[in-house]
Amino acid sequence: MLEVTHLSRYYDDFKAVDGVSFNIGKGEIVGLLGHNGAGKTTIMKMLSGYLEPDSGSVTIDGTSMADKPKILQRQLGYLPENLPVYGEMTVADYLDYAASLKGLDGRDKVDEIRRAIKATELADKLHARIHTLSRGYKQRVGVAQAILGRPRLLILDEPTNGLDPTQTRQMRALIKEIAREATVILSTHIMQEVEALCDRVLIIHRGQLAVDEKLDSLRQSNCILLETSATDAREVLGRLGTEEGIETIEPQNKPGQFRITLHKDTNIRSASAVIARTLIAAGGELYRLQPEQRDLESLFRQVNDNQHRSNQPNQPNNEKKSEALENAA
Ligand SMILES: Nc1ncnc2c1ncn2[C@@H]1O[C@H](COP(=O)(O)OP(=O)(O)OP(=O)(O)O)[C@@H](O)[C@H]1O
Repeated sequence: MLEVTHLSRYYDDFKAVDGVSFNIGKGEIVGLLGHNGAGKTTIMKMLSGYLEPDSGSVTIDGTSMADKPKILQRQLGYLPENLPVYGEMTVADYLDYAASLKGLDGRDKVDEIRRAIKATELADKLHARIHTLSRGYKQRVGVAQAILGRPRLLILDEPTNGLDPTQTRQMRALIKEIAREATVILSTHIMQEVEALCDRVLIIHRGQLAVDEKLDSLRQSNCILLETSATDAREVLGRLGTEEGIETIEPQNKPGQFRITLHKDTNIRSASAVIARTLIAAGGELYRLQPEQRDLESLFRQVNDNQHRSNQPNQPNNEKKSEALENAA
């Protein structure tokens, strides 16, 4: 449904988004995760047609944003990071205005406004001026305008930004509800947000796409971490042959530490037993042999550790950057 190809954007000579490509299928909830300044908002603005890319394309159901921005913008819902809501307007007037911008009128407009008010539980605040609302209610007004017209694609930039824990819980429940009918892409720098809401995560790192992974497969690791006195473990285990399911054995930071990647169909317990037997038979001692813990937090940390390393002196920056991305992927 959403196809993003080699998207790049500069601010003056600073490349804020650098060759980002991904596809999102109908009905998915995808989280765009990254530190402050990673490029998430810039990507969201380009997805919603409010900022033109310097290169690359955004296509929704086969229609290009560059060719038909007005038509596509009417079909999508967008909650910008700082919603430019008009403080002096009442909630009702603002939603009426937002519905007109989406091309709604007559009975459809009334029905849609009613639906959005119900979904966001704004009925009590209809006649309140927007500047008098709490942060959470303002955010609800933003979501209400985004879902007017039943968009097929919802783009939510930091939807729980500034909300207290109760409001955050309510907003997440609302997003889940909305996602029954629409494809959702949301940006956040909060990992729990992605874990609570999303099917898939895209990690943005310095404007580049570092990770694109389904949360289900993220939780299923096929790697083993090994620590042994046998510093030649790579050679010893390398003799086992492919039938044991070992694909790669990569040395880690310290001598005797290795990361072993297994074939995806290999049973991790049987492979661990074979590895232990083989190393002990070769005279090595085992200090650690455990499945790698793979969760969003460790993956995100890995991306950042690599970023930190790539900032150290004495290595060409580009070389380190691509290494960071490879390791993180
Ligand atoms: N209008 C602008 N002019 C110049 N630089 C900009 C502009 N907007 C964003 N940037 C820079 O581009 C980079 C990416 O910004 P962006 O807002 O897309 O990041 P982000 O991941 O959304 O960050 P945050 O989580 O803090 O909102 C940052 O370094 C930012 O300072």
